[in-house]
Amino acid sequence: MSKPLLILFGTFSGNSESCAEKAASVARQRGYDPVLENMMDSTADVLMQFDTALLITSTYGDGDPPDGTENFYEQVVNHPRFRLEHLRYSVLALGDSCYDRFCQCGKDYDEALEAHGATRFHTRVDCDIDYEDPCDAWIEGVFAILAEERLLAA
Ligand SMILES: Cc1cc2nc3c(=O)[nH]c(=O)nc-3n(C[C@H](O)[C@H](O)[C@H](O)COP(=O)(O)O)c2cc1C
Repeated sequence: MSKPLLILFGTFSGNSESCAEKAASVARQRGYDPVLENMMDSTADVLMQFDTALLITSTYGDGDPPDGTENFYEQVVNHPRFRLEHLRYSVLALGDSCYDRFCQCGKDYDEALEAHGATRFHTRVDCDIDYEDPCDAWIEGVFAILAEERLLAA
C-alpha cells in the first residue's frame, strides 16, 4: 500500500520546485503517494495532516523566505504553540554562500519544526548555487532512511 508523503516547496525562480518535483518522482518510484504543495498556496495546518514531510525552500533578501511564502513562514516559524509531535521531517535549503545569511530560511524552518516537537529524521542539507548534486544526495538519503523504517515496521 502506498504511504502518503507531503513535499512542500518555497521558490521564486523555480530551483526549489524542481528539487521538489525530483523528490516526488523518486517517492512515486519507491511506492509513496506524494502530495506536492507550493508554500505560496498552503497553510501551516497542512503539517497536521501528514506524518512525514519534506520541506524545500530557497532564501532571499536578508535571509527571508521567497516572495509569496511569507504567510506560511510566519505560521510555522513564529507560532510557538503549534505542536507537531506526530511529524517527522527533513529540510533541503537552497541558497548562495555569497550572501551573509546563507540558506537562512531553510535553517529557520528546520529549527522551528524541531522546536514544535517534530522529529528530524534526516539532517538538513544546505545547497549552494550548484544545488543539483546535493539535492540528489539529500533525496537518496531521505528515501534510504524511510526504506529502513518501513522494513522495521514490516
Ligand atoms: C536577490 C536575491 C537575493 C538572495 N538572497 C539570498 C540570501 O540572503 N541567502 C541565500 O543563501 N541565498 C540568497 N539568494 C540565492 C537564492 O536563494 C538561490 O539562487 C536559490 O537557488 C534560488 O532558489 P529558487 O529558484 O527556488 O528560488 C538570493 C538570490 C537573489 C536573486
